[in-house]
Parts: sequence; C-alpha cells; structure tokens
Amino acid sequence: MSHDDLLRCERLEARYGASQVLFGIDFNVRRGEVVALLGRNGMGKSTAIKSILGLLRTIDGQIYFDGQRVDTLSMDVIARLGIAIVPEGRQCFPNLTVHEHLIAFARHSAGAEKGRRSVWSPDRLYALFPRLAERKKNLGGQLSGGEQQMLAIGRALSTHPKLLILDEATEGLAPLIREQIWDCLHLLRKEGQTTLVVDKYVDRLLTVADRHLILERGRIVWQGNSTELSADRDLWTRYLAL
Ligand SMILES: Nc1ncnc2c1ncn2[C@@H]1O[C@H](COP(=O)(O)OP(=O)(O)OP(=O)(O)O)[C@@H](O)[C@H]1O
Repeated sequence: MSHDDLLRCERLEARYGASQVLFGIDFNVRRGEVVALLGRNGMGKSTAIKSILGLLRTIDGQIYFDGQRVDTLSMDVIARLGIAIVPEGRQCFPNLTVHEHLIAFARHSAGAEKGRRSVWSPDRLYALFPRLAERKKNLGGQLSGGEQQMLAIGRALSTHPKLLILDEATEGLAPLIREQIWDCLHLLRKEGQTTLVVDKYVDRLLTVADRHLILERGRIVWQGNSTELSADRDLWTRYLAL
C-alpha cells in the first residue's frame, strides 16, 4: 500500500446469500483525491460501499484504510477510524433538530488542530449551507429532500472524516439543489477532503472528481481521469447507459 493511499481495496468479493455481487475488485483512493464510482443500477456500487463501511462482510479480499487492515473490524470501529457516509436516502433523524444533528455526532479533529484540516463547527457548516441555518430549530422530519441531503452532508462532516463517502449524492433532488450539492463538493475538494462519490450525473462528476472507476456486474472494467472519461464516449454508452 502506497503511503499516498488512504483507502485500498484488494480483490474484494461479496455476496448476498448465494448470490455473488462483487468479483475481485481492486481500487485505491489517494489522500486528497475525489474518486467517482460509476456504473448502471445493480452493478455493485452500494455493495462496495457497504463492504468498506463494514456493513457487509466480504467473502474474500482485503480493505486497508489509513495504513490499517479494516475488513475484519466492526462498523463502529471503522467509522471511528475516520470514514463517514452520506447514505442513499439520507436517513436523518425525524425527531432531532437540524442543530442537534450537527452537534450530536460531532467529533474532535486532531488534524484540524494542527492546521492541516478544516474544522467543521456548526457555524462553518451553516456557512456552507445557509439554508440549514434558517432551519436550525426544525426537526429532521420537517425538512425537504434537499435540506435533508445538506444535513446528511453536514452531519458527516461534523465527524471530521478522513474519507467522506456519498452514495447517490444528488438523487431525487431538484436541479437548483443539485447545483448546491455540486458546489459543496467543489469546495470540499479545494479543501483537500478525500471523497468517494456515487452519482449518475457523469457530466457533473467530470468537473468534481479526479478519477473515475466503472463497475460492471461486480467488476471494475475501466478506471481513468476526467479527461480520459470525457474523451471516450463509447464508455458512456457501453457501461453508463448515457
Ligand atoms: N440486501 C440485498 N440482498 C440481496 N441482493 C441484493 C441486496 N442489495 C443489493 N442486492 C443485489 O446486488 C446487486 C448489486 O446491488 P448494488 O445495490 O450494490 O448496486 P448499485 O450499483 O449500487 O445499484 P443501485 O444504484 O441500483 O443501488 C444487485 O443485483 C442487487 O439486486
């Protein structure tokens, strides 16, 4: 594992019951990099994410995070090592206020203390998403889909993750809200936040991600940078149904 790698998956295999879904996938995410995980529905993107989070035990292969093997650890230990998820469907707590979401999960950032990483205090999160400041006292259950997604991102950032993972970052959101989420991801990239993102808006991911991986039936069939992906429209039709 190179010192630059924050995450490294080697020969990952996963299954649900008798049905195998991942067939030996290998990839890495370097520190400070934004990597997009692409592929049509059902190709294994969420399964790969569940494996990294420790939500699904892999049947073969290894996962290393920040220099340590993690596929044998429990999900709470993995989370504490510094991986935060913005899950598909957001999963905000209906009975906690916006502000409570942003303080209840907050964790101290050792890196930030030394000036190396951003400190995501509630005030900074409100500056990132002014809409959340307006909704500070509202309950999670009273928010629109876009507000919930902002809150899910804010909650994940409040833990000062070394790796932020977004599954379906803008799914089901109105176009204007989607743009706000893309703006946020641009800003996080500038701040050096290492991120793994799944989304179907490939044209947008070209501007926000450094590297792209295409999953097809549980195998990584292509990886490359935005210039390479942008130039090869055959990939878009063959693997992304675009
Ligand atoms: N809990 C589960 N039990 C059984 N099969 C599952 C389960 N979750 C996913 N699958 C199957 O595993 C395969 C990969 O699903 P996965 O959710 O990883 O795909 P995906 O690329 O994330 O697509 P989507 O965007 O539709 O979520 C699919 O065939 C799916 O039906």
